[in-house]
Amino acid sequence: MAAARVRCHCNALFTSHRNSSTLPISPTRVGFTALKCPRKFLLSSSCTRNVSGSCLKGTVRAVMEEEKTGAIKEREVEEKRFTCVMKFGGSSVATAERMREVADLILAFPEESPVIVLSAMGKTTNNLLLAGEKAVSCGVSNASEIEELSVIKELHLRTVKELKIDPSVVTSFLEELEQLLKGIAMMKELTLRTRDYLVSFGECLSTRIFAAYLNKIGVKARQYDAFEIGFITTDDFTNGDILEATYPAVAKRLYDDWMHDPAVPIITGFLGKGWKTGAVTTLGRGGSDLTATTIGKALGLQEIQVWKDVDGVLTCDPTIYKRATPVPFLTFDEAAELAYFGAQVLHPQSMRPAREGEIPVRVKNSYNPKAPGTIITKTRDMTKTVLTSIVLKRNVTMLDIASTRMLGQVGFLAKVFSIFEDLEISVDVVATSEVSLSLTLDPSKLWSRELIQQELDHVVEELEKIAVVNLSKGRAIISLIGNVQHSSLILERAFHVLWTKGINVQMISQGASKVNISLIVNDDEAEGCVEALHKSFFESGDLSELLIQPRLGNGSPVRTMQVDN
Ligand SMILES: Nc1ncnc2c1ncn2[C@@H]1O[C@H](COP(=O)(O)OP(=O)(O)O)[C@@H](O)[C@H]1O
Ligand SMILES: N[C@@H](CC(=O)OP(=O)(O)O)C(=O)O
Repeated sequence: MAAARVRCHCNALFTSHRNSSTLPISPTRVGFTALKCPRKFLLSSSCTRNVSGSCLKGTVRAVMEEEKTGAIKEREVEEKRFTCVMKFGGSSVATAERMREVADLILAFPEESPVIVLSAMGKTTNNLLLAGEKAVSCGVSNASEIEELSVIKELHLRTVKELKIDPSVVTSFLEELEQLLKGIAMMKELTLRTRDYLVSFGECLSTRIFAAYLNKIGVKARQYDAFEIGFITTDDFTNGDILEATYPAVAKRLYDDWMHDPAVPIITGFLGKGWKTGAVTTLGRGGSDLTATTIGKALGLQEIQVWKDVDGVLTCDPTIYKRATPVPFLTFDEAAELAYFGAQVLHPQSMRPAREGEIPVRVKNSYNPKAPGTIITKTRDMTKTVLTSIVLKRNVTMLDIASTRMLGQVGFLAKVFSIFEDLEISVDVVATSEVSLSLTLDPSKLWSRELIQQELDHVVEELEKIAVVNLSKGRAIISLIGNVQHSSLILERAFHVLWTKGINVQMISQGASKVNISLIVNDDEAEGCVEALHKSFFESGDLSELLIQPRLGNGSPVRTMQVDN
């Protein structure tokens, strides 16, 4: 076995006793006998390109010097320079203290070369939105006095002070924010485009503070605004969709910069750039998860980590029922259904890039890093799985639509759905019979505003041209995420629980996803239902003992059915 001397990208010299044929080599993988690359500390004096604090894995170039022959061979070692993306949500970076803890957490994984994605600090996004709304009607002279503006200023100035970093990192942004609010006050309007620009201040501020802090403690870091490095979206302000061009653009920019001057990238979550307008867009509330999974796919990383304030994805929303427990494993399909049907813990679109890139997503707790969290992968053993999680989506509107024509009318469903398409209203849950269908409407077509009464009236007006329509507000969707192969057991349990509580289920739907059964109940009864269902499914013995192998004629479970009101 030939001993080899290896230079890492920062030019520190290492000696390896691995055979050179074992390339690609990274300084953290080979068994060095001379210098060990002390990733968390300053490198030796031979290091010409000093990445103080973080000699990150993934060398761009290694120089092999084969001692056996004396010949010097140079080989390009094309290796990934980043291993994972770590996203920290607003709760994880809410204060200076939390930022310090997050920095410690990142440094506690020296074997990783992370790309960091951050959300806005704490409740900053909500405060920006409130400030914007107040600015519309407060008058220019009062705009500087908006309470939420003061809260935002105070939080960010206090944070830079406590972290002992130069306040100029935030002051120009805070001044610009105040000017923007005055502008909104002058115009007396807040367009969706301006709203996105307004909320972008949150992530722009948090990432600048955190990058400055890392640099201060000796970890070379570089701040990026996502809209400047290739996050290209549709021009749907407040709800932009990531476009394909994003992946190569982001990869190129991050790798190019790394080759030129290695530093930990600190990237704004939630933000993008509209491809036609060139203006700042946002990806919908909680969109930083999507930023993280997009980066994971773009760079082909080994893992995507989303760090939250809970021990992973739980059996239900802990704010609804506190005895929720962590779910150790999930599939992308389960996680996507769970997120789509209202579990705030993950952004509804965030699983798509991870699924496409087949990159595992780990949901962890930044307040309790030792907790194993949830690992989300393409497949998992579902044989013993009955129910994984219960999700509640509130404030749902339900429509019962019955055809005015005879049985078997051709194209009835197509006509109904084309009305929704024309009005750009998304439908959540559907159950059909031959001549009628029931469906629920997404309560927040856009994250910023609810489906307003005028729009609902218009939907009903259009539908009434072909059907009898009954609209009911104040409903909730309870989604039972689990293994639909065991639907009879799930339904038997669920209906028994709800019957015991005297609850009338108004619609049920079992989608093609094979992981979700949705029940529609009255909103004011829904929390009690979740609690009772949780007790029955997760707190009264192991349900898998009751499993029988499903005997389904064609191997597929029942599709949809409806329980009439
Ligand atoms: N099934 C669930 N599992 C875990 N958390 C959930 C679930 N449903 C809702 N939540 C809520 O999601 C929150 C975490 O998501 P979020 O606030 O977006 O985190 P972050 O801002 O840190 O990214 C939790 O504090 C919890 O209240
Ligand atoms: N700050 C944005 C984006 C985001 O992802 O936030 P969080 O990770 O804190 O949910 C929001 O509040 O929607």
